[in-house]
Amino acid sequence: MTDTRDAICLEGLTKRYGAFTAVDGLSLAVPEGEFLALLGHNGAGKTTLMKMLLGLTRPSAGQLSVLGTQGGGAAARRAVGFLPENVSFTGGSTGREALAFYARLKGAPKAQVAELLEVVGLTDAAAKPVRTYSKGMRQRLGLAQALLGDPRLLLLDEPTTGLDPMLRQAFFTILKDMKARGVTILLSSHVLTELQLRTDRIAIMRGGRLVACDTLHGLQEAAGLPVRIRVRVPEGGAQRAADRVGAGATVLGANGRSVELGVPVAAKMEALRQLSCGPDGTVEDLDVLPPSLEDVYAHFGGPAAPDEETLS
Ligand SMILES: Nc1ncnc2c1ncn2[C@@H]1O[C@H](COP(=O)(O)OP(=O)(O)OP(=O)(O)O)[C@@H](O)[C@H]1O
Repeated sequence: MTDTRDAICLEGLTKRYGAFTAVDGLSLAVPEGEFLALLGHNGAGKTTLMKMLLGLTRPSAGQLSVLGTQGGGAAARRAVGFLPENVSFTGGSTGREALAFYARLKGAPKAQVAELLEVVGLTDAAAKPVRTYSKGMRQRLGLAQALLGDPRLLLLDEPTTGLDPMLRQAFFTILKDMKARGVTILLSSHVLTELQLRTDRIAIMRGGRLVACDTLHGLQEAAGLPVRIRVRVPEGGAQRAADRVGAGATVLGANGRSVELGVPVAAKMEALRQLSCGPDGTVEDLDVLPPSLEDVYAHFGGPAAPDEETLS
């Protein structure tokens, strides 16, 4: 089942806790070098999936291969960097000592400690006790820990929760650099706005199942959500503009000088042609508003129904 170019390959992967199914028949291939976002409501099964990829919990059924190793063996695990949802470091140690500890555990070169402290912007704070670090500093130290040993696969469980916008940006800049080096990234998040322009594909879990996995454009098409086109028209011209677009367009709202049309994604270009080729003055200005990741997520990934939560 494994394609050597897939960093992760899952077939029917399932995890049950007693009668409760946390991950339910999940099949997915993640090519090497891909940046995949993993979305899902609280309890959707994202962390459980990561734990199975790390070999921290055994699947109840199905198959998984990580970096070409069936079952995610020890060799594969050494090539995986993991940033857990709640990072904790032992109390008294400094940032440098904590990272050096993990470097020894992972068998990573000692020189990487200073290098990675620099990458995550903690060089100046390296001698301070971790217990004095802010949440953002701890997250950055956690990322440095995940990057030790030059991993080929990064698993990041809600890594940006609680980070301010500047830190988030810095975080994604580091990830962009990792991706440029061919590292595969699987990142779970609830912060949808930060993902839509940064990831290659988006996987959505709901009640333990994978309900969608595609590019944002593919998800937009699959969801069949309309593109909104906001058109500014001369006084009283709203209906004329709507009529130009014709069949398939829905008038979502209108007043004397503007009209908002809902148009299927596939009909967008034709609608824009129709709107822009009218006589002068029919359309003064327009904005195209594609369905956002929030819209797409609301379509696919709403909370699981109670009966889905209890299926075994
Ligand atoms: N050890 C366990 N024993 C029993 N149930 C568990 C165990 N670990 C997880 N679960 C359940 O499995 C489901 C999936 O949990 P998981 O932590 O994978 O969700 P998640 O998608 O990561 O959620 P969140 O976004 O809140 O972090 C939840 O209903 C959780 O209560």
